[in-house]
Amino acid sequence: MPEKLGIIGGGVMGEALLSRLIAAGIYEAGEVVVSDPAAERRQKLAASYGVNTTPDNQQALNATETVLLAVKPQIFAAVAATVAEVPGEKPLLVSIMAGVPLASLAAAFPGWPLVRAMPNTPATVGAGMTAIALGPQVTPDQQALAKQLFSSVGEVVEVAESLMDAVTGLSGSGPGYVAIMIEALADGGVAAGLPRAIALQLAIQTVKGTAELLQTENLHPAVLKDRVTSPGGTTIAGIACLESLGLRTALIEAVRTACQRAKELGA
Ligand SMILES: NC(=O)C1=CN([C@@H]2O[C@H](COP(=O)(O)OP(=O)(O)OC[C@H]3O[C@@H](n4cnc5c(N)ncnc54)[C@H](O)[C@@H]3O)[C@@H](O)[C@H]2O)C=CC1
Ligand SMILES: O=C(O)[C@@H]1CCC=N1
Repeated sequence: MPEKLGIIGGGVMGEALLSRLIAAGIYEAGEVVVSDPAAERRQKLAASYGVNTTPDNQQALNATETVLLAVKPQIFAAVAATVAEVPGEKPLLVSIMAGVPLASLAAAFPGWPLVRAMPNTPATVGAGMTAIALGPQVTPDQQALAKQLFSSVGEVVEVAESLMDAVTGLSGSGPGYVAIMIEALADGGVAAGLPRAIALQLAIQTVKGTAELLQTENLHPAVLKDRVTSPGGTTIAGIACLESLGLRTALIEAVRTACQRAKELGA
């Protein structure tokens, strides 16, 4: 019997989504097939989640409900060239590839209902942020299904496709920026005399707690910044240092440059 969900590419993101979809009970293990040429990935996913695995992408494409395309954008054309048309009703094809536009997906999978999505790695722990853009063939039921898939790994927003590269530069790549910020904060703590393990704990919880406070109280970041800064105190001294070294500009330029890179990957 054909599986309901096919995943093409069982790497970091394929596994992150797979693990949460199984844990949330959205799919039974036996309803999922993952295709990946790497034998060790297939063995790992079969052993960890009990899903079916195959080196043959066509088998994943034959899934009846949804196909998740989770390969690198650089090999999309090669993957598309090796698969054949699926007879009968087409499943929903959801691509998480950075940069690859709906038009390119439609050229490779003509007539298929298509969703372009950009999740991020915190999906692994159910704290992801995903933006989705819908292709023209997507039915309301498939729109709801796409939202349900990504709701199982965190928050979901729907955006116009023209915004997907910007999403990629911000929330898609953002965990990399935040990880560096946390590492640097911990380095600062070590420079100031803290043991490494304590410095890292302080840095992680400070970033997590600040994000939670902003979200829970729906605070503008500037309001929270003003709350922390005592006149003539420590925080304003630290902020003055960040401003003089250009942290804001560096982050703005990081998002813009990553957005531009997404456009290049999809060209
Ligand atoms: N890592 C991240 O933070 C995010 C990645 N993405 C997107 O997700 C996609 C996958 O990224 P990762 O999971 O990080 O990469 P990855 O390298 O961890 O996973 C890719 C998987 O594809 C497999 N693969 C290679 N050739 C294949 C083929 N011909 N057919 C089927 N599978 C094949 C590889 O063996 C590997 O397991 C990329 O398009 C990326 O842009 C999207 C959001 C976040
Ligand atoms: O670095 C990348 O290209 C992928 C897309 C977003 C996060 N990682």
